[in-house]
Amino acid sequence: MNKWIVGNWKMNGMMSSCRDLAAGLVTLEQEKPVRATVVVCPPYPYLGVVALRLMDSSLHLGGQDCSAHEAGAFTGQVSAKMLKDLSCGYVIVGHSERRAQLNENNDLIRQKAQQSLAASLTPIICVGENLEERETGKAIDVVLSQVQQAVPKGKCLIAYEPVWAIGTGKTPNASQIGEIHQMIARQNPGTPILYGGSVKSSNASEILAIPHVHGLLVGGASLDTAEFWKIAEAA
Ligand SMILES: O=C(CO)COP(=O)(O)O
Repeated sequence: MNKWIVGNWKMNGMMSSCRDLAAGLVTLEQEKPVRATVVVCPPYPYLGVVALRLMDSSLHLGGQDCSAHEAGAFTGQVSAKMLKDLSCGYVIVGHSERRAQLNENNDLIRQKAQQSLAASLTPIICVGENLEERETGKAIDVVLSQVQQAVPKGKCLIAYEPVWAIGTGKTPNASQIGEIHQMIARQNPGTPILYGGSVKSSNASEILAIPHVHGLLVGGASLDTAEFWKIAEAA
């Protein structure tokens, strides 16, 4: 199966640094082409400027979130159709930061994923247990119920991101990642499953070699052009 390498820039950078990051990736892509599908997800205000840089490349653009509604009186929200209009092909939904900070639940996340599919975007639906759930042996059950409730029918990507591995430098071991990915693969046959949480160029190959890992969702390391490209080369 093709591999996906997705960079989630989160709320980082300003217009000039986002433009430079995108331009740097386009240069690297020309110098060192990769087999993987590479997607970058900049902050909303910089989607346009990044889209312009990516125009003549094979790099893809994604949003970091979208509204659960199609259009209307939803001040501050951005619709999946708008993202498509800005040339996005992908959108992250249900990131654990939004689940925790904004109380997003599986129903809302499924609605966002459905809006994305209706707008011809591929949703990247995030799931993952927190530290307490991992330590009390509930990881499998928590992730299973997130997948059952948040993933609609249709062409989606699922990203397994254990909350305790995000931005911490800690990663689960290969058997912990493999166990969760295998369970998701059984539940959603044919759906590509990405891993996210403290991915760097030094651990990318090892994680990509785990069965049922079809790509990586990268946070911090995606803000460094050379480092992110090394991760793409590992796929
Ligand atoms: O949240 C993440 C990607 O969505 C992972 O972030 P880090 O790679 O910084 O741990």
